[in-house]
Amino acid sequence: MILLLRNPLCRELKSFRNTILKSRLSISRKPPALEKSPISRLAYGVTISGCTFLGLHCLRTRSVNVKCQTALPVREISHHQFDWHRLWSYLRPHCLKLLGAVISAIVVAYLNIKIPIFLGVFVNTLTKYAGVGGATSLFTFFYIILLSQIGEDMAAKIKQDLYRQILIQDLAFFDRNRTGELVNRLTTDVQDFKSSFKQCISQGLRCAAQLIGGGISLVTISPHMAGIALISVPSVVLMFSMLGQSLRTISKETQRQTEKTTSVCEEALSNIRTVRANASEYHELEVFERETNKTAVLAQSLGSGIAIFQSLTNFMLNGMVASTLLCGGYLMSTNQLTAGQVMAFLVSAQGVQRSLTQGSLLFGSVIRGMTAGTRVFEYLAISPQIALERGLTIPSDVLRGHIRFQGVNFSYPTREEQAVLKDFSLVLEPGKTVALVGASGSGKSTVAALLERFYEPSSGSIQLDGFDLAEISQMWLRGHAIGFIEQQPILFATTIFENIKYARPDATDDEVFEAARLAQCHDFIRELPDSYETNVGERGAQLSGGQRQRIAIARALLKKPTILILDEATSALDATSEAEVQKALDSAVQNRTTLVIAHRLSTIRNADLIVVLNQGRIVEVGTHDQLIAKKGLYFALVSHQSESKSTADQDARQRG
Ligand SMILES: Nc1ncnc2c1ncn2[C@@H]1O[C@H](COP(=O)(O)OP(=O)(O)OP(=O)(O)O)[C@@H](O)[C@H]1O
Repeated sequence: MILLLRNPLCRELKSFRNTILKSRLSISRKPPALEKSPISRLAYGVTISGCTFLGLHCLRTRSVNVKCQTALPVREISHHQFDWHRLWSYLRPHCLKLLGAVISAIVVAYLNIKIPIFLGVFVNTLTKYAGVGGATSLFTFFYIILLSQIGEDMAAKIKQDLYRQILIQDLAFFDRNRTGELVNRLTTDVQDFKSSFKQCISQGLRCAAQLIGGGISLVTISPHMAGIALISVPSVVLMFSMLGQSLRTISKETQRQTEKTTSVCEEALSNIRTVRANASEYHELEVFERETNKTAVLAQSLGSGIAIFQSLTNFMLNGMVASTLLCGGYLMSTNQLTAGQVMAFLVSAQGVQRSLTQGSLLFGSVIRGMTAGTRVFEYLAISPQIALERGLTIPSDVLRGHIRFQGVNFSYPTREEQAVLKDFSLVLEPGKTVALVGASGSGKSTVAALLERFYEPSSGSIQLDGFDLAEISQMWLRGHAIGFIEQQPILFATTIFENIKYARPDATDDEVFEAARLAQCHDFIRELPDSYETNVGERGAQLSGGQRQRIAIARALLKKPTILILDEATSALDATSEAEVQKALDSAVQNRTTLVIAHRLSTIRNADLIVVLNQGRIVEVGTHDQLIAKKGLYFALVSHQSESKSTADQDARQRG
């Protein structure tokens, strides 16, 4: 027990018990010094609870460190009571700090209670944020992918429709438009239109939405200031439409010039042999440079127009902000608006300004896209005069190949003032060969073009087996009834086999070989390293003229046509090639109605009928012998050719 009492821990326990008892007594008494100030009263209350806490804390500390000595000042105190007054005298200078500490502790305790609730709210907010962020990403993904799909599908469809529409046009359309121009519309214009469309939807929609939302905010915050800010809108719209009109004109001009530039290089590159043969490389380069420079100048003026437009828009928008500030200042000074409202208005106005600036940037692209779209749609709207597929087809067992030209007059659509054929009437009997002769430009090829239905007669009619040619399907006519062999046949950059099969994709391999045999080209093809699989190069450049011609004959014969048109088929060939091709033609014309357009009169001596044309009119008709005996124009032409030939032979002999 003595030991126990000597133990400091027991002494402390005793002291603490006394303290508690004393505090009870003290609490029951009202300390006089605390009656006046509420802060002091609060501090006193807090002190009591604080001391209780501190006492407990002290006890705990002492229980850990039994050697710890109490630091109470030396004062006469009862052994049973804690001296609260003394404590208070120590604490009083710090009562505000103590109050702050206790309040902070209470706040911390409160917050500790609230933390789980806040955490819940925070997690909810975070989830919402993540949801909104995720939705934004998802919808961004969707709109980009959908727009890209729509844009690409639309561009592909427009290209296909445009290509189809171009392909089915009358030949007059191709007389009017250059290939480069057509290619340009199919590529550059469709591309420009697609890009502009995508930009308009993605950025334009966003701009418009922001603009509308911003406008509503402005009106909501201050209708006065919104009214002032929106005064500039009509002037911006007016400027938009005026500048837009002139920019569209420049844009159209630029695209037309781009088209011309493409045509220049397309023409030179596709006729590179002619360019080389004339040593015209630098001339072509010069022409191309001139055209590209013109394009650059136009494109620059378009760029300048867009720049003027954008700077004017910016100027107006800044003016709008300045006027808003002025007006806002006035409204604030007259207490009609608070500073917060002016600030909110300015921030909203900035959003509107940003949207308008983006819109003005978009404007250039919209102009380009609209011009490109107009040009594309312009071609899509053109319908050919002669529908390609519509019309009659004559069953093969009825088809004989009887052709009648009846009082045909014709002018080319691009040169309507020039009458090319005048009152042209002619009958081609089935299986017979009719030759057209005459001076250059007399209209021989035009007769063939009308029979092919490349053009329609201006007046008069052409009949096939009693059916008006105008009623017969063009596709059927050229695909089945007529075989056409041109002076300079064009082959495609593929194999010989594919080139022959081009006329009839459904033909069997044997039919292709048979046509090649008939055209006298089977043997030379077999001698080539890759035989029928030999690639002929662009436009058949890797073959000789005679070989190209015979492949073209095989191609025409594969259709097993009832009618054959030979337009100067041997005129571009040398004597050896001519003999080979002539052999091919002689077998080809068997049992076919044949129209031969001949320059070399020697090749048509055996024709059933020779028709002499002069300036679009038939002047003589008969067999070779009849016409020679007549001593008319045909006789003159033959004599002239014989003279030229004998002079050429003499020259050759002299040179030899
Ligand atoms: N596509 C066209 N557009 C406008 N005029 C054309 C066209 N093709 C030919 N011509 C004109 O029509 C006239 C007759 O031309 P065509 O080709 O029928 O004569 P041709 O007798 O075959 O001449 P050549 O023997 O020189 O080939 C010529 O004056 C020519 O300039």
